[in-house]
Amino acid sequence: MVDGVAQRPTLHARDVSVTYKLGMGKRLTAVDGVSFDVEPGAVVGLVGESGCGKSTLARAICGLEPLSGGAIDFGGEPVTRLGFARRPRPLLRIQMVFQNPYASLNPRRTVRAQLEDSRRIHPGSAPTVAQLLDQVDLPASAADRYPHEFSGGQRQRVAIARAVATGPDLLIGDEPIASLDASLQARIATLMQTVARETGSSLLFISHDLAVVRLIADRVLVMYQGKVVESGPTEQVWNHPAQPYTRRLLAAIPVADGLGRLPEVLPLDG
Ligand SMILES: Nc1ncnc2c1ncn2[C@@H]1O[C@H](COP(=O)(O)OP(=O)(O)OP(=O)(O)O)[C@@H](O)[C@H]1O
Repeated sequence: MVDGVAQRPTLHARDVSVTYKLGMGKRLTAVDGVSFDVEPGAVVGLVGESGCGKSTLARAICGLEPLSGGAIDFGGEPVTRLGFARRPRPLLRIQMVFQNPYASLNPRRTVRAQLEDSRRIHPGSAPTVAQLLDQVDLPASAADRYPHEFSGGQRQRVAIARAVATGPDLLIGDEPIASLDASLQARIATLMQTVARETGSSLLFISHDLAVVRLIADRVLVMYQGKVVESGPTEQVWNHPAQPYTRRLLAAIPVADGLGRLPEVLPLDG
């Protein structure tokens, strides 16, 4: 862990709700009274099936969704809906890595140009472009290429480097491995964890896959129908799930060879 982690901000979410208006007077409560903290340097997994509210919660943390109840603050600064570009300084300290790096990277700009833009936000002395690429295991020559010239996994590495270039205090991965081949998923998840640890950032890693989250997270939150139904140290939730829903999530993970529940997610090389 890097120096100064203890001085980094904590994310506090208290009784957070987000409701969407669906028209015809109907409403959908996508996030329903959720409370949790992400302490400096912590790696927290947020798991749950599709539609349970994970992305809505991630967007709310970034100030991109108005809350219908509760409060989120980051280092004491309330998170409000100001839009990504107009976020106040403390919210620039929260960076998202999205599911689809192709959509989140600018196709018309080189990797170097995109990393340079992010470096300008860094509050201290930002790593160089070459250092950023090295941190995500890409060669320095990647700097002068465009997003379409990379594979999906490589593009996600670029997206991680771009987030890290800003010097974030909190990284959020919103299903960052969901669009990747199974063989790559553990590698990219582990990379995000390593990069967060090396830079002193905390990490909220969102996935529907508890087996991958288990590889990287100290603590896990299990979300079901908008609520956090279970939370605790990852190994405790994995080995002794208290809630029927968590047991169902675990049962849905294929058993590889009788040695454990991890299928294709094990290889970390390459
Ligand atoms: N802008 C929106 N307007 C109306 N309903 C929405 C909106 N965004 C999400 N929802 C609904 O809110 C619920 C939670 O969606 P959300 O995307 O947060 O779930 P999720 O757990 O991230 O799912 P996935 O893993 O498939 O991305 C879903 O029922 C979804 O249809």
